[in-house]
Amino acid sequence: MALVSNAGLLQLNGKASDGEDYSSADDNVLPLSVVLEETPLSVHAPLVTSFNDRIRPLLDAVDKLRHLKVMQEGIQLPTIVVVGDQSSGKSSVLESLAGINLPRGQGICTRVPLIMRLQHHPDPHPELFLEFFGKTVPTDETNISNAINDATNEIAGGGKGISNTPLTLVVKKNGVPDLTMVDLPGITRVPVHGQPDDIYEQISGIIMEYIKPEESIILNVLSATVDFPTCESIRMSQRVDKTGLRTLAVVTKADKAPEGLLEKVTADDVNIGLGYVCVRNRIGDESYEDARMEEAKLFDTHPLLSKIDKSMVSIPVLAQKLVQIQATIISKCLPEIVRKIGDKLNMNISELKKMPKHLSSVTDAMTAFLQIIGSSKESLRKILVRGEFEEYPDEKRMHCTARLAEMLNQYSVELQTGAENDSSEKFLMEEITVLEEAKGIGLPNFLPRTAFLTILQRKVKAISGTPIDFVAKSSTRRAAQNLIAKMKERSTQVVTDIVEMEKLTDYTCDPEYMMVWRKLMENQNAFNTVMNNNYNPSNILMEGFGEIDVGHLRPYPNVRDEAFDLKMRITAYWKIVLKRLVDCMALHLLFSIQMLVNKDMEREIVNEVMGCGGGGVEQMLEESPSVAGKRERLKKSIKLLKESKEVVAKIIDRITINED
Ligand SMILES: Nc1nc2c(ncn2[C@@H]2O[C@H](COP(=O)(O)OP(=O)(O)OP(=O)(O)O)[C@@H](O)[C@H]2O)c(=O)[nH]1
Repeated sequence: MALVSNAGLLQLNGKASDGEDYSSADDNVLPLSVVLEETPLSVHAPLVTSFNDRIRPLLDAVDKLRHLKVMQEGIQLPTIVVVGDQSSGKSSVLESLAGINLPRGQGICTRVPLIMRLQHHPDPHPELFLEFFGKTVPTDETNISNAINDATNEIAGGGKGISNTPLTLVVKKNGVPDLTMVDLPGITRVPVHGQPDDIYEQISGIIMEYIKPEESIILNVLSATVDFPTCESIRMSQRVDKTGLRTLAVVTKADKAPEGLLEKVTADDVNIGLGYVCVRNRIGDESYEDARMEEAKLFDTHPLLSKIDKSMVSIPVLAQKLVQIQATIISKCLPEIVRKIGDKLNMNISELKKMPKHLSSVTDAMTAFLQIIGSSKESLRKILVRGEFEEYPDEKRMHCTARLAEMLNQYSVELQTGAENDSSEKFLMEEITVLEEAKGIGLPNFLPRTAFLTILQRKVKAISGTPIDFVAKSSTRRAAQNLIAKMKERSTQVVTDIVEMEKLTDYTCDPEYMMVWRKLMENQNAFNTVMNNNYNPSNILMEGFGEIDVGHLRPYPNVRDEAFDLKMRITAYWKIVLKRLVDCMALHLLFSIQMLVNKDMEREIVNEVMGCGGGGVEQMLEESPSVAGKRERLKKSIKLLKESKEVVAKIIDRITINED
């Protein structure tokens, strides 16, 4: 009969005394009726019940996720973590649960995290193996202790140092509970001989990493021989689990210190939310069967120990509690794990997609290259030729067709102004001087062509800088710099040629020339009237020139008419020249742009990339180490998460089928 009830005990029907329902599924927990049935409590029953078979698939899924190292992705798994001060009896508890011989003794034995996977199997022959560094090492019950020591030496070195790399021990044995636990190095304050000085920091670092996540259940192994509040492992677990709701205490060595044990576990000074289980492990060379019988006898017959409630003593009770807690925590965590795997996978896939395409062959590189040329040509065509600016809605500088039209207008205005500015001399005086110089033998009313050309050349020269300036100004962003430089050079040449041509010849088939000239010559009568009478006022209003003073021309009666005619011809012709310059410039620019978009750009890029013996293609195949590293990391993580997703998908299918 139970004499004592434990205030903090997690009852096996699933209700903790604090009201927290550890084994029932809350709303977001998978429909796990499989794990919610009451488990019969019998200290003499085999550790395995049908209960094990039902939680086994869930545990297998979590173990597979652990094996895949999904924790590397920041996804925590429900884990029972065994902690305890050095020599508290951790390994002894584990070997009691597993019925195998683990390295035991004084001094530091557990030097790496030992993931212990216990699995019941019907075969009477146990199957044991170790997994570490990606390899599987089979072993047996006789050699397990040595095999663990060898593996530990391989992982953490031959000395007394410790390592964070876990070692997995799989024990498939008839009668063991389906349990996975992680045994961690025992906490020691003072380094023993051969241990590094910072051994405490190293061990506590590893322990904290394992017990911190909310998904961890802390199995705190306490020796009955010590005062619980002084235990380092209690201090540590209290730091991460203040309320103690995820801490279960196992009190070892009950046989060694029975006095006051009942009071210690009843008082619960150290706030253990999941309760206490007192045990007596194997001593010396006892067999497991003998050890269990001795334990049962001890708690049944010992005058002090027998007073402790039976739900708080013995290894079988511990096994059942752990199995139930494990089922509860797994059912509680699994939906969140499924969600996190999905979220993380989607995030990584979209991040990988955002990365620039990896070019692994010359064909890939060439295809990408042609695509780049194609799309840049299309972009240029849009902004330079078609005036479609949707790629740069707010960048006025990129609205090239509009900017070009503006520039051509400005150019035309500048040409006009440039031409007008040079007429600083008095009316007709320049013409008269030129005509004087061009005098030859010939009929007087034949206007010498040389005079016309001289004036024309002067005028062209005066504005010749303007078209070249204009070419220098017109450039487009984003197109390759040297291409623009070449285009400018070519345009400057063309413009210079046009100006030179205008200087050399005086030709137009434009009827406007004659029309304008005639119109201007209509002023001649009024001009002559003023000229022929010295008493007339010397001011005259002439169409195209405004009001001008012509008094200074009176001393030149012979050449005056000729000069007048020359001036009117030049004026009419100059209009044609300016128009021609603007038109030519516009045509040339549009032509250059078409050439740039359709031919030059492509040729220039090909030259750039294929130059130096085609090394450009190889360069395109090379990725910077940081990009390549990131891509590799993402790919690895996606592979891992996909595999993890498959693992959880299978288990959810299975549960759903079972539920149906
Ligand atoms: N009498 C008795 N001795 C025990 C009991 N449990 C453990 N021991 C002994 O206590 C010593 C330490 O036990 P271990 O299981 O090696 O302790 P540990 O915590 O794993 O040790 P480390 O891994 O070194 O931290 C061993 O000599 C065990 O035989 C028990 O219930 N009763």
